[in-house]
Amino acid sequence: MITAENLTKRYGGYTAVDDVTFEVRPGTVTGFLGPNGAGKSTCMRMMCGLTPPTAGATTVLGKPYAALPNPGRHVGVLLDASAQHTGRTGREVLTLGAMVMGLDRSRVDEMLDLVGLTESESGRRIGNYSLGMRQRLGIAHALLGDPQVLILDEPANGLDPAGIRWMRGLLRGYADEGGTVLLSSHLLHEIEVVADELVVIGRGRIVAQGSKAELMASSGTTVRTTDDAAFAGRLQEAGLQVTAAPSGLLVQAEPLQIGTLAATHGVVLVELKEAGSAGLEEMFLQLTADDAREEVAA
Ligand SMILES: Nc1ncnc2c1ncn2[C@@H]1O[C@H](COP(=O)(O)OP(=O)(O)OP(=O)(O)O)[C@@H](O)[C@H]1O
Repeated sequence: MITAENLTKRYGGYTAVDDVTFEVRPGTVTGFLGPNGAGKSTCMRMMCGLTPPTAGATTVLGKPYAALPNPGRHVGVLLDASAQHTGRTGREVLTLGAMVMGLDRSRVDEMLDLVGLTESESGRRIGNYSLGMRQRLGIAHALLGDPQVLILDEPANGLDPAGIRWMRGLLRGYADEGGTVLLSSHLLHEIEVVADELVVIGRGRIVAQGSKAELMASSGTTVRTTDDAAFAGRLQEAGLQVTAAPSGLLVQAEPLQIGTLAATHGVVLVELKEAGSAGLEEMFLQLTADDAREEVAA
């Protein structure tokens, strides 16, 4: 279990994390989603005792991270895959980790195998690794101590599609065996397949949280008609919130209500379905619109 309670971080007059409260439960993968600069890494750094909170508290397995004895045996952390000594080989990094945590050296080979780094790759200096190889090494390091909790900041960054699929399988299996996973990303599609729960952050504040199923169910309905512009007017007259979707309209209402309105006005429906992940994406963009760099620049 990971908890954050009223977690706040200010840098001078700037509030990077603002009164954030959420829990990450065992047996689940929680996706921590937000645009660039939203405050995800700062939250995770506070969870791992690397950045002191200005206010609020955070615990891992019931204690502040710093109070955990031999924390690597309990919490696997990957915050920045490139923050490794570039002159060391992958194998050396894992061997050092195993020594510090008091683990059997055989664990190093097991982890290299698990993340798919070959004998020759593990003997190369990290300075010559691709970003994807660094991420794999970072995941191996996080899993080295067989922890119950994983805190991973954008681990899919730099992985190819096969690597992303592999990582999803790994995290799903880990959570299914009772592990607790907090996984950040700025891309919904990267985590929505594997996440059970979602916490959406924008400008340091939580803007939505809940199970993926709940959030998807509340993300509206996609409708396409032979005349979307005219039907959008009818929907708005009925007091419904309507936005343009890539294909048709996204409406904040149940399909039954929209279908009934279409029938009343003699509108021909071409498509009517729960918006699901497309709606979730739209919701994510709207909820975090104030925070997107493009908006700031505009
Ligand atoms: N040490 C620091 N001093 C001042 N400001 C900081 C510091 N660390 C982070 N910030 C600011 O806090 C905000 C949140 O940063 P953070 O790295 O947590 O965002 P993020 O959600 O992880 O973004 P990304 O997806 O781009 O990694 C940013 O505006 C950042 O510039």
